[in-house]
Amino acid sequence: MQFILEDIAEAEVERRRGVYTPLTDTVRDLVDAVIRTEVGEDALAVAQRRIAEIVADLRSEQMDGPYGVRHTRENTGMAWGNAVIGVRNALAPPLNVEHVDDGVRCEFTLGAAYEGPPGCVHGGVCAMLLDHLLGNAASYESACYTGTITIRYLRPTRLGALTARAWVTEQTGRKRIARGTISDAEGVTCEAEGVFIVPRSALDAPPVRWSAG
Ligand SMILES: CCCCCCCCCCCC(=O)SCCNC(=O)CCNC(=O)[C@H](O)C(C)(C)COP(=O)(O)OP(=O)(O)OC[C@H]1O[C@@H](n2cnc3c(N)ncnc32)[C@H](O)[C@@H]1OP(=O)(O)O
Repeated sequence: MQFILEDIAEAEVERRRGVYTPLTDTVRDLVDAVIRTEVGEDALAVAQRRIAEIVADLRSEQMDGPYGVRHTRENTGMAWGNAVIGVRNALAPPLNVEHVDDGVRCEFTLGAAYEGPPGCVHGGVCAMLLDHLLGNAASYESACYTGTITIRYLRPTRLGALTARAWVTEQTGRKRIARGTISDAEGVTCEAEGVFIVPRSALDAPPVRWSAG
């Protein structure tokens, strides 16, 4: 497991972000459209063929494995395949995480692709988002890995506009305790507490700004 140095200038990071973001947004839109479409079966068959052609075009030049977790010399994070924040990952909501005084926060919208109970966010999705956010809050000096995380679902989280926060409550050596919440307009829907650990191997790694995907 290694982070990868992507030796490019910050302006080039932004240029590439500008190239990939509209593509990923459109694929995200495609996922939502497939879930909610009511067109006839002939139109579905045509759509499937056209999408398969696009997949073949994209596959004509591919990297061997996953994108990896990259960073620039200035330590800007490029976790662009990441399941929660990845700029190139249409499965990511994505979360645009901002640093605040006591930790991290983000506002986001979850649509039909994240449904579990009727009209509500899947519990595993809430857990994934909170895992990432707590880990992000805990990764202020070096990247941390989740050791243990507990989620308490206080009431169903309805699909739609949501806010999440995470902060660190305790640090002992390589171990941090972090807490966090997801809220809708009426207040907190679920909360998490976790133990996050800086692996021995990462102790000398430089701090990386991960918020920007
Ligand atoms: C990505 C880009 C964006 C990055 C932005 C940042 C967000 C990242 C968030 C992503 C979160 C993830 O998905 S991370 C992926 C999911 N997690 C993993 O795959 C982790 C797999 N497990 C491991 O690699 C390892 O077991 C570690 C690193 C967790 C621990 O190994 P270690 O470093 O050898 O730890 P060790 O010396 O034994 O113990 C150190 C201290 O931690 C405690 N400890 C050890 N394991 C655990 C545990 N599972 N739960 C609780 N506590 C534990 C010990 O009791 C000890 O406490 P004491 O005696 O000192 O008190």
